[in-house]
Amino acid sequence: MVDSKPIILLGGGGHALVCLDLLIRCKRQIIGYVALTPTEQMEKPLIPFLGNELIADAYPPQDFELVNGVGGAVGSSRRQHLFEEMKRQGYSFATLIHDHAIVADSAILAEGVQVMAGAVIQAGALIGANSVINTRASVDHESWIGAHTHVAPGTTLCGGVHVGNGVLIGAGSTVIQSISIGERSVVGAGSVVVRNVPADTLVVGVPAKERTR
Ligand SMILES: CC(=O)SCCNC(=O)CCNC(=O)[C@H](O)C(C)(C)COP(=O)(O)OP(=O)(O)OC[C@H]1O[C@@H](n2cnc3c(N)ncnc32)[C@H](O)[C@@H]1OP(=O)(O)O
Repeated sequence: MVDSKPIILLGGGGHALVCLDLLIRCKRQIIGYVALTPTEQMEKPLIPFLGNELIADAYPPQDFELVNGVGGAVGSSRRQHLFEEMKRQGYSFATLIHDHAIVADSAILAEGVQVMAGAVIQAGALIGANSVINTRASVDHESWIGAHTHVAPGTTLCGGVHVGNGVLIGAGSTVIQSISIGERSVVGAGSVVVRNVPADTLVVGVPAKERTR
């Protein structure tokens, strides 16, 4: 979409690098990145470093779109806080879909959702703001994913799964059909979730069981 607003990338680490590739594939104009310090990851594609904060006078909210390049790590709400703070300042976030992802026409993606390479989002799915559907993850029919949730690489969510806000579904896990996962919970990598998971709970294993954090 060459006629859309130029992009400023927030963050300079691994997730930002993946977002950068996504932006290039989406043919978006990239102004530069904002991070605490210049990073190695951004040297090779040579993206301009804009400083450690976004100056609204130089980059007014109405003229630019943002991309959240901070990853959704376990136990960190940095990604969510950044999104909320920049929204408060009047900025909007680009919703990005990799050209090798498959998204059903009837799926709905909210602002700032990032759908990475090889991901599949099926009919009737709903993905909340600022969530990441990472590499090769699949979200099946009529599943609802909350805001600020990270569906990590290789994860399979079967039909009608409901996931709250701020959840991490760890890499390679499977959630069987019609399961609910409460907000801020974590599903450990490689788990198979066969029972509902309450909010603020860590589950791991096959079948997934609660573990104290
Ligand atoms: C592109 C990207 O990189 S996206 C990144 C995606 N990342 C992920 O999906 C990672 C998800 N995180 C995990 O799975 C983590 O291991 C967590 C959150 C489940 C647990 O992390 P921690 O609390 O630090 O656990 P820690 O490593 O100390 O291990 C504690 C115990 O749990 C076990 N354990 C840890 N993770 C798992 C897991 N996924 N399944 C089963 N057991 C596990 C460990 O073997 C250890 O057992 P032990 O005490 O018998 O030795």
